[in-house]
Amino acid sequence: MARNKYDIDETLQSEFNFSHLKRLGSYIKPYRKDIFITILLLTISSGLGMLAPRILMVIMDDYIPNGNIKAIAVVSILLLLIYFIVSVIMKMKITLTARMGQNIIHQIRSDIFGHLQKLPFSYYDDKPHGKIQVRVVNYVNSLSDLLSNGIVNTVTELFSLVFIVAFMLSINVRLTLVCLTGLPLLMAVIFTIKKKQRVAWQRMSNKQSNLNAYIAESINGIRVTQSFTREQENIEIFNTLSNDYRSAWMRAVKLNFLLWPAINNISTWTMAAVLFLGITWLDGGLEGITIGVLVAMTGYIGRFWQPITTMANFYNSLLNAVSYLERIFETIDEPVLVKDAPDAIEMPPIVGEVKFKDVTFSYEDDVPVLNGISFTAKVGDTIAIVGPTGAGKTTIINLISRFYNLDSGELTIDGIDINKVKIASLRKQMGVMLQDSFIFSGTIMDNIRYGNMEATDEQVIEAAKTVRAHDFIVNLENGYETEVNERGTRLSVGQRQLISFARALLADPKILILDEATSSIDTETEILLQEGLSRLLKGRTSFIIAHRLSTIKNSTCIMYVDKGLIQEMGNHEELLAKKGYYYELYMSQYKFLEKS
Ligand SMILES: Nc1ncnc2c1ncn2[C@@H]1O[C@H](COP(=O)(O)OP(=O)(O)OP(=O)(O)O)[C@@H](O)[C@H]1O
Repeated sequence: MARNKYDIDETLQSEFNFSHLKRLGSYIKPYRKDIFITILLLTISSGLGMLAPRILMVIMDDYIPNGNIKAIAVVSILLLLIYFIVSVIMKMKITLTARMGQNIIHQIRSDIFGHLQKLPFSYYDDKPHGKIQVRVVNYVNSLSDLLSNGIVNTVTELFSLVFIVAFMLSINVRLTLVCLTGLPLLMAVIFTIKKKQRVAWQRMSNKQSNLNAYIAESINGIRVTQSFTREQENIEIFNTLSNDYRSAWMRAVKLNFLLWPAINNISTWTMAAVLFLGITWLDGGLEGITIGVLVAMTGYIGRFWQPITTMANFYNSLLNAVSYLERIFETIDEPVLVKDAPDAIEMPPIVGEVKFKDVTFSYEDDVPVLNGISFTAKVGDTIAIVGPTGAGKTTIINLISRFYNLDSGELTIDGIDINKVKIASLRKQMGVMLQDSFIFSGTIMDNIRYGNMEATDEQVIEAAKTVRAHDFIVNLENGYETEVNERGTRLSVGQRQLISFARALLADPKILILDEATSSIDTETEILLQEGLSRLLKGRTSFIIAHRLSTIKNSTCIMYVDKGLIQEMGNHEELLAKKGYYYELYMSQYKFLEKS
């Protein structure tokens, strides 16, 4: 997938894609009983409503001229009853359709979110997170009206239209035909603006997505923005994107609103034509044309255009929905590139031997990042990975958890190819501490327990004590019950890392991965942590990426990685004696520390 950015529109699909609507139909299918009941109720209500002009015709042509007061009273009560039944049905319809619409939306949203949970890192590498979020929240919401009211109203209005035309035909065929001449005109208008409307809705959804992506990016980067006083530039970028969205929205809405004037005009012309011809024919004494017929016909013509307007609205919502559905289904269909093989087995309890055999890997085609990595970490080994920035250190450890697929080569744990085991069974047995120790919103206790949901409070506290996190936690206002916000901004970076240490310890993994995990801990904390860390590492195979070499001096093996290859390998003393890359690195840090 091509990498996307907040100011790059996602590609527009050129053709109206019916398959999306068909697929939406599969979400609607379970509610067909509700839809049927609602449509039936609405059809009854609309049929009852249709009787009014007809009753009026009888009153005008028969009861009033004959002074039949009793009949007028009976019919008036009948009308009242009809309107009461109609209002009860309307209330039932609102409840049924709202429930159905929200249920469908919930289902689509949960499918899209469920799928997002399975998508590999590579998907998130290529897409601004705001553009993903807008799909789950806004796009799905935008289907709400279509699902709750659109479908039911349109089908009902279609029935109404049939009723209306039937009533009109029963009153006067000629005048009905005059009224129907407006329809081809309307079709011509719809056909002319159809494509423009669809493209306009698609563009609008793209601009909305761009704006969302930028908002998410700006919020995430607000600290950097304020540090570099880039607020004004950000506001300008935001205004440009917001303006694009506004213009796209205005264009879509303008095209949308073209239909109403068209319908209004056509309905006025047909009404004028019916009245003109009707009065002319009445004057000429044409059989079947009376004042009552003209009054009833004008009543029906007024109603005739109502369902047409509803259907035109539905059509607009449909075009709008298709532009959203495209994105929603694209996400649900996004291939899960890192997934279990069909015959994948459960990873047996890990002992801890990790073997890379000539592993090559690239994030992007033709840009190799690892060029043939081979090494073996024996059970309980602590392997430190060092090297210049961008050398491929994080990539190596990401492959152990199978966050990406290898291009070639083999990676085995306890002799089992990791491609052949279920990913969840593999990751469950690993402890990973990434560069940014992620803190979730909730209490400190919850955050540590994330490593093992079954752990008791005592076990959580024990883990925190082991990694020396306990002292700072008990000093917080509510101790372990202190609420922290998402990303843990109220904690220092070092404190966040200590929490993630405790979390990893609680998970009790056989393989432990620490990416830069100790880089932000001050010297005092680091000394405290060394003891905890050595307990954490005991009996586990560990991989540590640390720029601060003091942390890894005691590792079983240190690998110096550069240009996607292991350039040197050995323990601290061996590598120093070799006077190669590691020696240079160590000496430069040592000199730097001496100077400072
Ligand atoms: N998601 C990604 N998509 C494309 N390229 C990537 C991605 N992540 C890393 N790279 C590239 O792969 C190379 C290795 O990156 P990696 O993160 O493994 O380096 P590193 O040795 O861990 O660096 P550092 O010490 O700075 O963390 C770099 O050139 C980097 O630009």
